[in-house]
Amino acid sequence: MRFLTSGESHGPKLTAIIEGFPSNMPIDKERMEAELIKRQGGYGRGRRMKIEKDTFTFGAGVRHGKTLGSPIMIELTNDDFKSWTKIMGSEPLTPEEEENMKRVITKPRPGHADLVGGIKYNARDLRNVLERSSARETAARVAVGALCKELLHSLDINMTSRVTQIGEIKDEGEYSYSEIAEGANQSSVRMISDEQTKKTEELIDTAKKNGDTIGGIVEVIIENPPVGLGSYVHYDRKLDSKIAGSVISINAFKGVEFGMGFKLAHTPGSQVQDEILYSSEEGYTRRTNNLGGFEGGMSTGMPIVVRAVMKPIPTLYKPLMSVDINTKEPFKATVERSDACAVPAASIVCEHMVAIEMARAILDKFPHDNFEELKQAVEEYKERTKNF
Ligand SMILES: Cc1cc2nc3c(=O)[nH]c(=O)nc-3n(C[C@H](O)[C@H](O)[C@H](O)COP(=O)(O)O)c2cc1C
Ligand SMILES: C=C(O[C@@H]1CC(C(=O)O)=C[C@@H](OP(=O)(O)O)[C@H]1O)C(=O)O
Repeated sequence: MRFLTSGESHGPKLTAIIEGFPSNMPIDKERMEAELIKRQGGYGRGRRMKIEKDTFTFGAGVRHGKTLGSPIMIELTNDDFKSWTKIMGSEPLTPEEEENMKRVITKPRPGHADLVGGIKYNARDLRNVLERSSARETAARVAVGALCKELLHSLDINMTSRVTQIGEIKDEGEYSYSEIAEGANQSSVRMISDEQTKKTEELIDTAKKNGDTIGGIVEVIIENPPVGLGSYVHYDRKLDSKIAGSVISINAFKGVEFGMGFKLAHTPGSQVQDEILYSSEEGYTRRTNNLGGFEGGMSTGMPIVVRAVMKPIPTLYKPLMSVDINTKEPFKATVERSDACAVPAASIVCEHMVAIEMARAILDKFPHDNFEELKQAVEEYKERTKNF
């Protein structure tokens, strides 16, 4: 399975083309759109999310609620484009229009892609860079991920996500899968307890008042993955590494860990390795899940637990110092309308990037011209691995 996205943040549309899905797979479009709405939410988002309504249309590949096996095209409209038709239109500008363009960006924001992108693509209006480097594009990726979640759902593999830390505020509680799935979805910051939600909202308010921004940590959990996805036989077939790469591809994500993650550095092996159990009903399981569902780059069959850190948003309403690329003089960086904290939204993006890698691993492993064939192959494999 492969996919491409296209679209600028304030351009007319975002699109994705996905190739390699089986035919006859049922799709619940409303459930997919609910994921996109979740990505728009979360405390700390800026005004843009009030303008957009992230519904989408299937332009190809789906008929009567089922996939055809042909490339699937998903299209989202940027409602904000109405206010940007001159600035973001595809028609050339007249010399006067060019002269009067008030919104040429020449003061790159530290931490965003503006300066390096400008140098690399020879873009003297840094808008040409920020439009595509904007995380608006993650809406298209969540749409692709939601399609992948439809596939996983049909194979009885479920996943959820939450925020475990924003700024200094951490949620270190022990929760069941369903508590996380419900709790995170009810909270404005996708953390579990009411008390933490309130404290976190205050923290975000304070950052916003100070013209500052905050990052945090998100967690993704997959229940019931088949054992043996990915492979140890070659470095580029390890599924944990593919997931890590996909997570780090999300705008502003800077670190990723599995299971106990960085705590592994100071925990002795006897308290790390997950002891092996067997029962005829469940097959092979583990007493613990410290390694987050991976051994040798392959899924162990235990829940997959991925955590990742998002840096604070680069655009600051109290901007840091930068340099004007025309005059080379020091200047405060450009201020674009911006989020103060997007960690809750990013937890949804992270969940969907992991869904994409999971779906890809399943489609790599099992025959999948049509959904019936795929489902049967997965069920037979699960039965075989249980009795190994
Ligand atoms: C959901 C989400 C929303 C974001 N919103 C903003 C924003 O409003 N303003 C901003 O400057 N950066 C925002 N970012 C982060 C930038 O897109 C990101 O820092 C930038 O593309 C540079 O990439 P890098 O941080 O990975 O180096 C957001 C990221 C995500 C995942
Ligand atoms: C549009 C989205 O996020 C945007 C990501 C973003 C950035 O620089 O990454 C900057 C902001 O864009 P704007 O200036 O249009 O408000 C965010 O709103 C979105 O998540 O759909």
